[in-house]
Amino acid sequence: MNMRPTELTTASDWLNKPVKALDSIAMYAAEERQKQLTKPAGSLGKLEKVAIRLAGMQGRVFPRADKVCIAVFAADHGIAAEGVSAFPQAVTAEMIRNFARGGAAICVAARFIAAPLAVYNLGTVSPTEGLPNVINHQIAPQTANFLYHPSMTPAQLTTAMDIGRSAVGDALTQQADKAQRLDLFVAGEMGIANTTSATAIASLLLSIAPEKLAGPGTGLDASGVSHKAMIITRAIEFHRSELKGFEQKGSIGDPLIALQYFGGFEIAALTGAYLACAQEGVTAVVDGFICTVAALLACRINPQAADWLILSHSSAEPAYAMLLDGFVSQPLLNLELRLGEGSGAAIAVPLIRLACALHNEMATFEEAAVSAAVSTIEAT
Ligand SMILES: O=C(O)c1ccc[n+]([C@@H]2O[C@H](COP(=O)([O-])O)[C@@H](O)[C@H]2O)c1
Ligand SMILES: Cc1cc2nc[nH]c2cc1C
Repeated sequence: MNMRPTELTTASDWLNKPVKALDSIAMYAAEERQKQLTKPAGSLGKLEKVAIRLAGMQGRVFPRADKVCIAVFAADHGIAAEGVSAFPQAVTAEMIRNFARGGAAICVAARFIAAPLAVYNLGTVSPTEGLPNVINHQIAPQTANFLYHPSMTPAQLTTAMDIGRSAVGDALTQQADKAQRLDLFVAGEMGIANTTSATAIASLLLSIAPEKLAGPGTGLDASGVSHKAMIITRAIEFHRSELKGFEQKGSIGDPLIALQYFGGFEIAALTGAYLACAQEGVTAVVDGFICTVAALLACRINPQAADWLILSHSSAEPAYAMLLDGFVSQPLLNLELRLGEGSGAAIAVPLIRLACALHNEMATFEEAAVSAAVSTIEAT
């Protein structure tokens, strides 16, 4: 028997903790500084906006993006049994071993930006004990197949979200130099079939039919994508009586129910991590499609969480663009990435650092003795 979400939220009281408010004075001062830098106003586009937002998050006019921690959440999915991925389920654990050996894209990106990488295995069919930098939790070998069962029990959902939260705590406490604040938390995921899970959740949150959202993930062909959409449609129909409030646009359904019925352990951990970041006042850099669905869940649980999220890049997964309403800012990059692992978020870090450097180090019109724009030119 499934417990209702109200019992679940009671179990994880921290979900209801308020999100830290942005420092509006620092943000205003950063906005004023941008206007004084030697360039036409707005000409550095999203780089200006990200520096101003970071100023608000960090409570200082001169923000930084030096200290970065990366956490990758990995888990297996029961829905993989329905043939919804181009790759076999064994790849999840195999890639965790690759993360531990330093051979995955996220490992290279982590070294490139000098950020520590922690991998959290929340449950894989093949265990991954004794690997360096891999923290094993093994909630279950995999989620239940959501075509026939809710993916998780309420207790498993609570555990997975708590692990995401504690990963943020780990990142805050593990810093070698405690005096230096954590500037950015990069979260990633690994889980064969997790685009099916994320698409099902997106379908509920956005009230958009699965056939309009399903995409290739790791590389399905057109018939594979149709099969994936059909599986999601059947699963939503199967659980329909438990999915109150998701029937139409502007849905008021409980995001925790969507997560419990269709989520993966790693998606729940990501959702918990984004909420914890917002509560602790840590900027989270959001990766691709799966991470952005988790970020959307976090924002449905607490809309103020959006203040603490930087969307790093537009995933090539076709449904990505449909997730974007409701976020404070739009993705920084479009590199046609669809890898996951937190790779796109880590790739965006040097750009965020550059946005801070431009904001902090450019000369003002006054300092450089450059004439500022005349405020208005009267029409003749
Ligand atoms: O982040 C993305 O935008 C993204 C888009 C497509 C696939 N992925 C990755 O690919 C895996 C899921 O793909 P699939 O086809 O098995 O559902 C999972 O490990 C994700 O990290 C990630
Ligand atoms: C090889 C491989 C690497 C990945 N990294 C994230 N998702 C992935 C999926 C596959 C298949």
